[in-house]
Amino acid sequence: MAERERGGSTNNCDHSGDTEPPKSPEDESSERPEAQYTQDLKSVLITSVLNLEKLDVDLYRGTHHWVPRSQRLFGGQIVGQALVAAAASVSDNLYAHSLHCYFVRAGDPKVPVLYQVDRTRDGRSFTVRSVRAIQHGQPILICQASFHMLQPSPLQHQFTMPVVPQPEDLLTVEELIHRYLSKPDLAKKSRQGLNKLLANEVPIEIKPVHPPHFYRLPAAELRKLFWVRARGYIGEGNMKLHCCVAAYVSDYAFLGTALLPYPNYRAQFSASLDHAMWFHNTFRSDEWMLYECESPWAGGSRGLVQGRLWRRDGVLAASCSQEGVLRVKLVTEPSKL
Ligand SMILES: CC(C)(COP(=O)(O)OP(=O)(O)OC[C@H]1O[C@@H](n2cnc3c(N)ncnc32)[C@H](O)[C@@H]1OP(=O)(O)O)[C@@H](O)C(=O)NCCC(=O)NCCSC(=O)CCCC(=O)O
Repeated sequence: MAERERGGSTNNCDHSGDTEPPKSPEDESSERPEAQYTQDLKSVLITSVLNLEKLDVDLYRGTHHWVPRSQRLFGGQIVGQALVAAAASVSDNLYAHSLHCYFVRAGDPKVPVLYQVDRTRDGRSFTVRSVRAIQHGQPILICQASFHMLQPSPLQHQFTMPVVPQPEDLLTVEELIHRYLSKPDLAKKSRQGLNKLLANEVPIEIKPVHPPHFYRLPAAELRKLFWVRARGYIGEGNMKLHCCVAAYVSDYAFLGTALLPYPNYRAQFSASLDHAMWFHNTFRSDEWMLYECESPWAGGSRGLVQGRLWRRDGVLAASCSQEGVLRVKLVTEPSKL
């Protein structure tokens, strides 16, 4: 992480002094004892990735931690950082309720990203910000984020969370990979691929609900389910920050949902074109959330994916949507991953 020479870091990532929204009883999560958190490292997502450097009023610089094998910047990182920049200019009593983004150019992992915030409107209840993520003088992402003050309403409903095994009863992706690697008959190419996956320092933890096929349901349904959380400790108290982390997390392995029914095809070129999110309830992004991803449509070299992030107590935390370009090639050996 670059030293902060000017300006300091984004206020909303400094979670001392931030006001948190009123808590409902179910917010008092007791999932991971605090004693265990103290043994965890602070999440790199807040110490580095989402800790933007302030260059000027409404102008920030972000750096990278994890870069996918595609060698283009991870879309979730750009969205998460854009939301950090947007949230820095809204008051503490406003919370992100939605964002809509287009990825217009591939992000270059060799240089930082600038985030330029336009204060589009400050309303009485709602406030809108537009953010341009810029590299080499050109936008790589355009994002609009809307913030809302908490307003109670008798209208309240949500879908029901799917019934799945609890994270304690499931293995992490890394544990599953070690299992595969311990198989003596594993092909050399697969071993190399799995070792590459292990070397990936993704700052999030994942527990697929349907191993051993990692994410895929047995009958190649158009749906995958996995538990997900930020690696390391973030802590309670800054809902703005948890939304930014969720934005990061929500793009991970999301678009691949559209490839589930096509085990004989592999993506030759895939990239997310847009990403939208709606935040519904308070949550902690460093606690396990169930990510339910489905793909209602694919065609014309594009695929649509939709996702729901559930708190483990069954409260719907956020919904996501994304369309991506998917150019595939036929392969003889279906992927096991
Ligand atoms: C989407 C594009 C590429 C669209 O730009 P474009 O100029 O219209 O590009 P393009 O014509 O689509 O070319 C791109 C590439 O596709 C090739 N192509 C074009 N048409 C065909 C075809 N019919 N068959 C096979 N290949 C085709 C082109 O030759 C281009 O290839 P090239 O880049 O030159 O090697 C661009 O807007 C862009 O790069 N946007 C940014 C997308 C992005 O970076 N999204 C975020 C990262 S993706 C992500 O994070 C997913 C999660 C990863 C994870 O879960 O692990």
